[in-house]
Parts: sequence; structure tokens; C-alpha cells
Amino acid sequence: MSVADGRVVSARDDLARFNEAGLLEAPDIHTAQLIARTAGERNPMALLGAALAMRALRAGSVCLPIRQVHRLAQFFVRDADAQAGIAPELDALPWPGADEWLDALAGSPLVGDEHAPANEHPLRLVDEALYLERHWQDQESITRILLGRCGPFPGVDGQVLEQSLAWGSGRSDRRDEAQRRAVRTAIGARTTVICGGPGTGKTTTISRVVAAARDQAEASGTPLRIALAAPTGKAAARLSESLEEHAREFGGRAPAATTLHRLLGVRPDRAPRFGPGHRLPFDMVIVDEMSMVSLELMARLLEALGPDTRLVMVGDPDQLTPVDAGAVLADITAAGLPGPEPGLPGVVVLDHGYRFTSGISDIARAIRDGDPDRTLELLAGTDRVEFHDQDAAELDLEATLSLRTALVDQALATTRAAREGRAEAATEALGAHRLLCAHRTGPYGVTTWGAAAERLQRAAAGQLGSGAWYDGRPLLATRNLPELGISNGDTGVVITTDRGRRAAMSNHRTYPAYVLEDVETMYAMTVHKSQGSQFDNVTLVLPSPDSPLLTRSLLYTAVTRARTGVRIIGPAASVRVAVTTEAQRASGLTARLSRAPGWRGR
Ligand SMILES: Nc1ncnc2c1ncn2[C@@H]1O[C@H](COP(=O)(O)OP(=O)(O)OP(=O)(O)O)[C@@H](O)[C@H]1O
Repeated sequence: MSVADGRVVSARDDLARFNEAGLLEAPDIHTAQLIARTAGERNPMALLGAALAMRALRAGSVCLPIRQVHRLAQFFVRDADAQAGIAPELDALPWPGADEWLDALAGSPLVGDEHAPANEHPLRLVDEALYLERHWQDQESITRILLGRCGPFPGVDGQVLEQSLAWGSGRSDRRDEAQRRAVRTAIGARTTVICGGPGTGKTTTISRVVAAARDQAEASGTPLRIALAAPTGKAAARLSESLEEHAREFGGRAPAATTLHRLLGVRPDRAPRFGPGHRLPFDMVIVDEMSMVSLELMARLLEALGPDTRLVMVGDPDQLTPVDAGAVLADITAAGLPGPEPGLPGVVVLDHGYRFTSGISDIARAIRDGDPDRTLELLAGTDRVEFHDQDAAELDLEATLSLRTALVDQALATTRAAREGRAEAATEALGAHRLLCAHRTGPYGVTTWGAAAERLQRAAAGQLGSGAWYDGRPLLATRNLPELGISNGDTGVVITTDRGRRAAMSNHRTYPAYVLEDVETMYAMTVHKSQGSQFDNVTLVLPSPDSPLLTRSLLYTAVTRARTGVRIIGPAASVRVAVTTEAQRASGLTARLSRAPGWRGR
């Protein structure tokens, strides 16, 4: 068996065709062949199912729904093809008929059914979808635990809760009502989801939930046992920082947020420290940025929670999904979590934007609604929004005055602050504008656009030397450096201080060059990397309409990174494709929850 140019030489017949088309890659085929050999399975349809289930997982799907495999397979793209904007040609491939394929899978020794004992088969076919056993078990675990966690949390002091909810009275604002409902549910229910776009008051609401939980603890004479967590170090740091800002308003300090991995004590090659046999010792666990939590992490989190711990999940289900398989926030939201009492659902939606200029939130809404005409109409006629309806690869940066000006102004402001050693001013100037690309490489990618922006900005700011540590150099951390308090995705600027050249990072600390190994120069970044950050102005480079990376959540995430201004470069056809393409992440979670007796109608 050998691999040449990503082609698996031993892949026979159908598998070879799917491999050549770029749909299946070496790990998918090798794993499928290995498990088939172990079980003595030779049916090519079973092998193809197994290999595609592996592939689906790498594309973020928890299972392979056999009747929708064609739709899902649009997203099974080799990374190099995706970056080059090449979509797979699905029609030319020898797809088995769905009925025949399902029969072959049901009869295969590789595949168990819904009632098969755990771990007896490597795969499982349930509701016409093929799962890898481990992911089926995670999905079942989530379903079972969530079902047991619906409804009211016992022992809530209703009178104290009413007092906690009495903020803003006198200048009461109807828009606060959703936030009040969120706090009421978070305190009164075992499980709550609070969702909303950027600036809808999610963090404000978290701090109010913490204050209300503290009121409950004080009333019962017990200490407050609360944990705050997020899926990434950067998101955890950002949450801690925002809560600190709110602390004055609500009295007392919120506990520092940590990563979910750290909270659970996730260890390589061993079960996490906290799990079914050793539960987390909290009355409440609040998880922010839930849209980035995978199926597997969600299963581990729920398994570590006892019935006496409330869970509050906060996030924006319309944002890009996690790197690993699953889209649990969107799935649970779609299933409609039951709340603590009739008329009070477990999912609370915050839909008033407090931070955006209304133009950007209108565009975000049109994208979220999947309305390409309205999106294009708003892009053309909204203040502080620019739409360059053209192929971005043909754009002349020098001749595009508004973008050129934005880049030059940013370089001058960043460099001036850097030379004067003003760390905060330098990082602020860096955040005044961000160039975002959907692709990493190629004519629409970060490498091309970052290089063009670098040439322009360095020339404008007079940074012509060849050394890496020049004033104003924008930085991006590419790894978590917990000992330095730096998270993967943190940005910064090289500045001159009386202690020499240092990196002023977005965590408000400065570091000497020699301690920072895993940082890159950042003149542009991918939309994925930008998730969880906001900038005053954003320029988004869209690829051509045939790019398999163009999806609604990508465009929504990019546009909602901007606080005040958005510029989009790309043809209208690409906007249309993005708005109308929902990224497909197959999962059975919504269906299993919705179907469970007692889920709805509680
Ligand atoms: N009820 C309210 N009345 C007035 N201002 C509010 C209210 N809720 C939030 N804000 C303000 O709106 C801004 C955004 O709030 P917040 O940071 O809580 O939103 P968010 O949803 O967490 O945003 P992001 O997703 O970007 O983190 C803040 O300046 C906050 O003070």
C-alpha cells in the first residue's frame, strides 16, 4: 500500500474513483480497509460507507445520512482543492442507489443497529445515517443527559430572584426583558441556552446571572460555587476581561474564566479528571462561545455535571461551527430546549444589538435569513458599508482608494504609537481595521492579500528594513502560551520601549522578542481565525462563486466582526452563493432530542 500525491494506490474500484475525485483521502480509505479486513467484509458498498463516514467526520458531520450524502459531499473537499476554489464533481462518481446501499450496510458485519450493544461494531446505522460507534455514543450520552437535565432547578428562592431581576427599574427598557428572561431561566432551570449575535448583551447577561447566583448563595448562607469557561484560551481570556469590566456595575468580582479543557482536566490518552465518577464541584457552570464546542467536548462536559449543577450555555448559533465534528449549540437550539416552567423556554434569544450601527445588524440579519436580494440591496445602500462587486483577484490595491487609505492610515497610526512606545494605542490602531479572507492561500487567500497589504503598509509607514522586529509589525500568536498568558489567536504589535523592542499583545501585556516563538506576521487573517474578535472596520475578500468555502456562516461571521464599517470585495454572485449555502453538518442530535418523550410540551 502506498500513497502518492494523496492517491491511495491500493484503493480499488469505487474507492479509487472517490479518491481520485478528491472526496476520499488516505486516512478515510486506510481506516475503512482496516476495519473491513478485521471483520471479513468485502462488500464495496459497506467499504464506501465506512470511508465516507470517516470523511464526513473530518468535514464536521457526526454521521453520514445515506439519502442526503450527495448534498453533504459538496463539503468533502481536499484542503488544497478548497484553497484553490475547486469543488468536487459529484455527478460523475459511481454512487450506489440509497436503498441498495442501506441494505448492504444493514447486513454488514461492520454495522450495528440502534439496539446493538455498545462497541460491538465499529459502525452503527440509525435513522438511515451511518455513525462511527464512538460518535454515536457521544450523541446518545448528550441526548440522555440533556433529557435528564430539563426542567426546574430545585431550591430557588423566588423572592431573592425577583430582587436580582430588578435592575434598571425607573428607566426600565422593554429590550431588557429578554435579558431578564435569560437570568430568570438560568437561575430557575437545570439547563439554559442564551443565544444572540455580537453586541446583544450576552456578556452583560452572564454577569447578571453571576450576580443573581451570588444573591441566591448569600440568601441560603452558602458560598458561591460557580465556574466560567469557554472552548478556547482566547475566548476564556476575553470573557474574564469583559466580566471584570462589568464587575463594578453588579458588585463583587466574577471568578476568572478558564478553558473547558482545563475545567474538565482533559489529559492526553486518559479520561478527563472530571467525569461520571468525579463530578465538577459547582452549583453553576457557564460556558461562553458555545458555537465552538464540538460533540465530543459537549459529551465530556455533560458527563462531568451532577444534577445539582446548573448549566448555562451562551453563544451565537449562526457563527462558524467548531473545528471538530458537531454543531451542538445549533442542534440544541433547533430542538427547542424545554424551560423551567410552562411558557418559559430553555432557549432565550437576545436579539437587540446594543453595539452595532444598525446598518451592520440589518445586513447580518439578511444573511442569517438566507435572503441574497436583501443582502445585496443593503450592501449597496448602507452607510459605512462598501461593496466592490468584482473579482477580488483583479482588484488593484493601489487604485482602490478607500481600502488603500484604510490600510495606510492604520499603518501610520500603528507605527506612530509603536515608535512612541504606546502599547495600548498601538494595539488599538491595529484593531481599527482587519483584512479578512475566506481562503488561506491562492489569489483570494491570506498569503496573497497579506503580502499585498504588507508591501503597501510598510512602504507607507517607512518600515523598509529587513529585520523581523520593526516598529508596527503586526503579530499573531499561533499557539496557546499559558505560562505567558497568551492564547492562540491573540494579536499584537512590535513597539519600542525603554527596555528595547517588545511585543504589545492584545492581552494588555508586553513581552521581549526572545520569549515569543510561536508568533507570525499578520497583515490579513482568515475569517475562521477572527471568530471571537471584533474590529472597528473589516474588509472581507470573497473568493469566486465556485469556492466550496463560501457559506452563510462564513459571511455572517465575517460581517459581524465589524463594529462600525464593512467593505466587501468580491462578485455579487459570490455573495449570493454564500447567503444561500448553509454549511451542512449532519447530526442526529436535534432529531433524537425532539423525538424523545417529554422533550417538547414540558
Ligand atoms: N440592557 C442593556 N442596556 C443598555 N446597554 C446594554 C444592555 N445590555 C448590554 N448593553 C451594552 O451593549 C454592549 C454589548 O454588550 P455585551 O458585551 O454584553 O454583548 P455580547 O453579546 O457579549 O457581545 P459579544 O458577542 O461581542 O461579546 C456593551 O457596551 C453593554 O454595556
